[in-house]
Amino acid sequence: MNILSVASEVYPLVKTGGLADVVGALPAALVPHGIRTRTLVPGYPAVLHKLKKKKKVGGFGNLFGHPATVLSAELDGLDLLVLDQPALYARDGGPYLDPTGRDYPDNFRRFAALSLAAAEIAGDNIVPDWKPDLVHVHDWQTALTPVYMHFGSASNMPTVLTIHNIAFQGQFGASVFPELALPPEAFSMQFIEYYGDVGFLKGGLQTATAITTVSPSYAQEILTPEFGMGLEGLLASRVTRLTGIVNGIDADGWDPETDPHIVEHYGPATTKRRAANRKALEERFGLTSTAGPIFCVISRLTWQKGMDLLAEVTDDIVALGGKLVVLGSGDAALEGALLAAASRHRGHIGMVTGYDEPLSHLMQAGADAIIIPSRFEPCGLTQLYGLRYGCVPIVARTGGLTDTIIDANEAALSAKVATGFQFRPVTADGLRLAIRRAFRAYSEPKVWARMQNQGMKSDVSWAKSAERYASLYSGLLAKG
Ligand SMILES: Nc1ncnc2c1ncn2[C@@H]1O[C@H](COP(=O)(O)OP(=O)(O)O[C@H]2O[C@H](CO)[C@@H](O)[C@H](O)[C@H]2O)[C@@H](O)[C@H]1O
Repeated sequence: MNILSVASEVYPLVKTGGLADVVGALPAALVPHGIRTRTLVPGYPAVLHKLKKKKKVGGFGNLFGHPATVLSAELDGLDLLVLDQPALYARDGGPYLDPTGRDYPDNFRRFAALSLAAAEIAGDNIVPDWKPDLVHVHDWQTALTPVYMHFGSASNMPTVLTIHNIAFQGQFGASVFPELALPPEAFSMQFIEYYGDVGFLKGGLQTATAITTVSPSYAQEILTPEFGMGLEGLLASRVTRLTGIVNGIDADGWDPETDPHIVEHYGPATTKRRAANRKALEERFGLTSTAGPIFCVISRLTWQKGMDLLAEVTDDIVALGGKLVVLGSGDAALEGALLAAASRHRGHIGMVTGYDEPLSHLMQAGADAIIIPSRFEPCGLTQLYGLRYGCVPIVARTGGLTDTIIDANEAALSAKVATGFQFRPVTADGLRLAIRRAFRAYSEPKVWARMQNQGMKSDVSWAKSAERYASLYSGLLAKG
C-alpha cells in the first residue's frame, strides 16, 4: 500500500512541536505492515539546506501565481517529496511566523498551495510512476487537501485527517476564498464556510473519509463544547468516522541506552547511572547539588500547557526541598514569570529559553520527574519520553495524558503498576497536591524506583498504534 502523507513539519527536517515527531516517526513503523509512505512537506530554506541529494520529479507551471517544483529526497529512512516554491516558502523566520513572531499574512495561500499540490499529486501524474492509494493529512495546514481532492481528479481516493490540536483551525476571512481556486459551491456549510469565514480544518473535517486524533480520550473530549473549540457539532455529525489513536515515540531516537545527547547511558536495571546525567543537568542549569528531587519542564510556554500554573507553584517546589529546570519559549509574560522565579531561587530553579533538542534529552535523563500541567493535551509526547527515561511524569488528567500515565493511587501502587501522578482539577492547587504526592513517593526510594522501572517497561513505541493506523487504512481501501 502506498500512502501520501502531507504535513507542514517533519522531524528531523523542521520541527516546532509534536506534529513533526509524529509525521517523522510513523512511516518507519508502518513498513512492517507493507505500507510505504511518501511525505510531502514545504521547501522551507531549512528543509532544502538539510537535504543534500534531491531530484526534481515534477512541477507546476502556476500554483497560486508562481511556479513550483516537486523534489524527491531521502533522509533517515524517510521518503520525502518537497514542494519547492520560493515565492511562498523562501522566507526568514519559522514555518508559520516571521522573524518578529507574527503569522505570515499569506499563510492561507502558503498552506492552500501545499494542499492543492498534494491533491494534484494524488490525482494526476505529477510524480511519474507513483500514485498513492490513500492520502493522510495532518492539522489545518493540510486540511484543504481532501477538499481539493473532492473537487478534483482524485475524488474517489480515501483520505485520513489527523487532528493534533483542534485549537489551531486555520480560520481566515471570507475575502481569501476567491484566491483558493475552489468552485463557488465550496464556500458553503458542507465544505469550508465557517461562521461566515473560511475554515481550513473545518473543510477537511467535512470531507475527509476518516478523522483521527491522537488519543482515545481526546477523541471523546473534542465532542464536548469545553474541548471542541466550536467544532464539536460537526464532529458529532461525523462521529462514526472519528477514532483516537495514541501516539508512539521514535524509540531509537529516544533510547537512554544509546542516546548521544546524554552523559551516561542506562537502562531499566541500571537507573543508578542516571546520577551522572543529574550532575550534568545541575551544572548546565547552575543548580546547587542538594539531595531532593529535580523536576523538569520541556514545553511551549502557553496557557494550553498550563505554564501559568507552573509559575504559581515554583516557590512550593523550592520550599519542599526540590529543584526545577525549565526549557521552553513562547508567551512573553509566562517566560518572564518563570525567569523571575529562577532569579528568586538561584541555584534551585534554572531556566533556558528557546528550543534545544539535545538539552531536552539530557533533562529527561537527569531529572527525576517531568511536570505537564496542560489544560488540554491531545496526546502529549514529553510524558512518553519521560516514561522511557525513568523521569516520572506528573500530569494533568486530560486527553492523552489520561490514557498514557497510570496514577500512583493506593490500588495502582499495591498492584505495582503506577507510572506517574495525575491531577484534576487542573489548577495551581491541583498541581501543588500532585507535587506533594511526588515528594512523598520520592522519599521512599523503593516506591520511586518501582515507578521509574514500571514506566521504563511501558510500551511507548509506535508498534501498537502503527497497527491501528494500518488497519484503519486497510478498512478504508476495502470499502473502495
Ligand atoms: N523548548 C524546547 N526545546 C526542545 N524541545 C522542545 C521544546 N519545547 C517542546 N519541545 C519538544 O516538542 C515536542 C512537543 O510535543 P507535544 O506532544 O507537547 O506537542 P505539541 O503541543 O507541540 O503538539 C500537538 O501534537 C502532538 C503530536 O500529535 C500531541 O502529542 C500534542 O498533544 C499536541 O498538542 C516534544 O518532542 C518536546 O520534547
